[in-house]
Amino acid sequence: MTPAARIAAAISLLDAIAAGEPAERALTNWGRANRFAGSGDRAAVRDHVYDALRCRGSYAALGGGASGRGLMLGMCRAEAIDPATVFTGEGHAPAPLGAEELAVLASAAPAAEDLVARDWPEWLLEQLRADLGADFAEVSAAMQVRAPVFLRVNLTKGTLAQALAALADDGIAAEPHPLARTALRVLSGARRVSASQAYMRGLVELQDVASQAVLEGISLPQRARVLDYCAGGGGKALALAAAHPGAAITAHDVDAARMRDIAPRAARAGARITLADPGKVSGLFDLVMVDAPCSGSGTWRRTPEAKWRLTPARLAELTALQDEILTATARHVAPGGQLLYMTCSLLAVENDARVDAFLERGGFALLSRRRLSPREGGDGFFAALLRRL
Ligand SMILES: C[S@@+](CC[C@H](N)C(=O)[O-])C[C@H]1O[C@@H](n2cnc3c(N)ncnc32)[C@H](O)[C@@H]1O
Repeated sequence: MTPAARIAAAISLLDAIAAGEPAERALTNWGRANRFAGSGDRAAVRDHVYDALRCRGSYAALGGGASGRGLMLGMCRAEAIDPATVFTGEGHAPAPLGAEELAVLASAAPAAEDLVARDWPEWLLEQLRADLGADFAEVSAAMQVRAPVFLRVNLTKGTLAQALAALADDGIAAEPHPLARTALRVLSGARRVSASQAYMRGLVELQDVASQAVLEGISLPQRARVLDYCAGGGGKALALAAAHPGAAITAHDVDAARMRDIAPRAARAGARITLADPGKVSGLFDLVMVDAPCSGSGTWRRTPEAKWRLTPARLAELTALQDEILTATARHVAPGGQLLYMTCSLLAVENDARVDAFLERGGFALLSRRRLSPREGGDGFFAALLRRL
């Protein structure tokens, strides 16, 4: 496919997504219907679609509207690609530009700070400005670009150097990242990771560097009892198991189906994680981890559709659920034990505000809080470590 044909494909996909089709499903259906497209074409089309979802507001402002054509025109403008070389109508290229589109191109582009702000949901903008303070502009700009892929090296299976060599054997280049001592940032070959030997042997796992940084700061007694109360696919539990091989880790989730990957992942990693049925946790733990359901605003580079789906009502539901989960888990923390509350959100209402409200209810003291944003390289992430009195 020519670069222009890839853009034409992205235009039709973006229109299907705007009409309500989830992005992943639209891409899968497009791949099935266009079997001639090679892996490079698929990757390029996917990147156009995800870039446009991430930068929907700014591309629409630059391209004169949020239709597929408007967004791709906006992308051309943002990336200084001459639209006349793309919108030619030749072969499989998009149709030539109409008079209205040419007028949009001739008009002055909005100021850079205005463009960056348009890529947040409008109703959240003031909240984000207040929460991010002096970091607002830098974080907003970082959230417009594709997120890097990070791996966590499982130090029970090998060193960083061994992981780098094994990845290189499979054509994957990576480098250590200063935020966490287990972290590798993938430089090329990211799409090959899940089929690589290093991954299949459990030497590396996919995990954002911010989560790794938070978890490596946890200290535990020998043979500590640990509960991962919102375990999902087990990313946090597995990281903890690798750092504390003597710990007895129980994973729990309100939705047991979300934990189905834990057993195969733990088998690959050589870790032992016990699964608890939903609502069937008993006993006391030295550490309870609450990786709470949240807006995911810190990960919107990866999941840009979620950013446009979030509503004030859903955010209010989430904060109520976060309070509920904190209350439910507090009784599982042994006296003197730790409670680690985490979200992948940039919003203070899901982070500091929840922790402050919980502390006010008594029985716990704050040990530390950490706020990470893409400025440090990884996803937006929040963690507060509390101690039961
Ligand atoms: C942020 S995700 C967890 C991600 C996971 N810890 C990881 O590292 O891969 C939040 C999880 O909380 C679970 N959850 C939602 N409500 C819950 C509740 N009331 N009790 C326990 N888990 C809940 C969701 O099913 C979801 O899997």
